[in-house]
Amino acid sequence: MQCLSRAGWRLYSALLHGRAGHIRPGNLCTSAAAGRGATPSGHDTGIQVYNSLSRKKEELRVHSAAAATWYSCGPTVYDHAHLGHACSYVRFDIIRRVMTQFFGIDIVMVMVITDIDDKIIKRSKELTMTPLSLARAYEEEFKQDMMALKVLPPTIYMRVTEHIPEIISFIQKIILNGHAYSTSQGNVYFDVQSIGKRYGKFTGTFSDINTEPADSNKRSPRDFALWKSAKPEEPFWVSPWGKGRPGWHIECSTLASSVFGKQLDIHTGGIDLAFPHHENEIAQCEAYHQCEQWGNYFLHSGHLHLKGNEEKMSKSLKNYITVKEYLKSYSAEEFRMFCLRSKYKSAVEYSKDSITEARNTLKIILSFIDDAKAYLKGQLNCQPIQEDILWHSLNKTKVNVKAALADDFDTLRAVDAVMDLIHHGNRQLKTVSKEFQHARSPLVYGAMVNYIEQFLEQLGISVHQKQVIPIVIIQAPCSTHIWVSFPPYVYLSSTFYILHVCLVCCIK
Ligand SMILES: Nc1ncnc2c1ncn2[C@@H]1O[C@H](COP(=O)(O)OP(=O)(O)OP(=O)(O)O)[C@@H](O)[C@H]1O
Ligand SMILES: [Zn+2]
Repeated sequence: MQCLSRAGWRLYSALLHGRAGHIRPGNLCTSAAAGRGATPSGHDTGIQVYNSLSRKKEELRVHSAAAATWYSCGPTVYDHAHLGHACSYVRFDIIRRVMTQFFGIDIVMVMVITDIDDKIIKRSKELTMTPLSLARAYEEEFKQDMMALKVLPPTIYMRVTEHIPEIISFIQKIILNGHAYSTSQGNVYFDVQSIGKRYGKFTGTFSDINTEPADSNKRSPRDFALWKSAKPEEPFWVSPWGKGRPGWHIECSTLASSVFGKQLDIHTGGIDLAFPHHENEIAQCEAYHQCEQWGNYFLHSGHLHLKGNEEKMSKSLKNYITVKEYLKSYSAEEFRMFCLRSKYKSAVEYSKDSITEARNTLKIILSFIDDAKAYLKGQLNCQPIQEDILWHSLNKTKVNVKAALADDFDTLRAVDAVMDLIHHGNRQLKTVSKEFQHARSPLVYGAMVNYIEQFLEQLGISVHQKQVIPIVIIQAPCSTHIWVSFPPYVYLSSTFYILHVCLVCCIK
């Protein structure tokens, strides 16, 4: 994947996210205005979403009311998952949960694992492993890391190497439709010129960037590889064009189409994937399906980078913190709060300060929940509560949270609304002397706790988790008689051991 400087990404991101008003018109090429064609029809989800295709916020309409289709580009598995990946996948996990939990939209999600690629081959040589065993090891690690971060798995994962025949057929049809050609070197290229101004949906500024290695038989520098002939000692599959392997972009087009056909509601990935990867995916799919518009909504998440670092966190730049390293010092909940406290499209700086801020936000929320529960139990004695203020604040928060989430998944605004509710709640939870008992208002505090806990749970932050203590049952040596568990339980290093005692043996 090509690397642009942060200034480059800012410009690119501004172009894609419709904030390019300050950019001189001369910087935009004509094809950049091509954007996308038809506004999708179908079931209105009630959500406004920023679509990179149209470069504006629009109603999110999905093809079927029964379930939305979502294709997510997965990782290229040749190294550890880092916080950049975590940020992209946690942000989209939050969006997925918002859609299902707050708006009742079922989602069928497909994610492809790129398990064959130049970088995988290079790394496997360095480590003297086969490319496939390297890829399997890092794929497993990626899945475990995502699980540790509470990212819901997609409905299905698909591996590129398990679908090579479909990819070959897909390429053949694109050639047949007149949009690709093979060369004497055994490569197949997409003929960008054959689709005219339809190429350049995401950006024109970078449309001349070409990362493909030179091939003297390539018709135009903009053409990109669908099939790459194998170099000596590289893994290969036999194809009509000789021994080789698929290019990166064709994997996603083929596998997304093999599940969802020519209609896709949502497509996601980090902003670096918009061009050329998503541009090329679209070109291939529309050339294959001969359709006007394959994917309706492209959502791109902003980059995570380390404070003071110009570049995005990346495997190839070796400027990363792995998910495992991160989890030694902080929790999955804290990272999720870190993500919630920014808009998914924005670039975000990771630093000790920014993750500590997320930790503190969570502490404030949990401490309010503890205090409100103590109040409910009668352990906190306060002045009479002005209930009407709290009921009003709670109802307003519910409305504001839903409105914020419906507005391009504005989690930052939603969290602010909840923090405002907590602020109101805390103002009245002031302990007074125990002797004098005031009238109590458990209902309103109970309702606030319910709402806040539900809000967090729906976004993937488990409030109850810290109370879960592993329990180990130890059995005494008797196996013939009836056993009863016997308090007091033994508590050792955050584990409860329940002693089971046999009454018959005890009496004897
Ligand atoms: N620093 C980052 N911030 C946000 N998203 C990221 C970051 N790095 C990678 N991603 C996203 O994670 C997904 C998987 O990316 P990929 O496996 O290509 O990782 P990478 O670290 O960028 O790799 P490479 O260094 O080889 O370019 C993509 O959607 C990508 O946009
Ligand atoms: Zn992809």
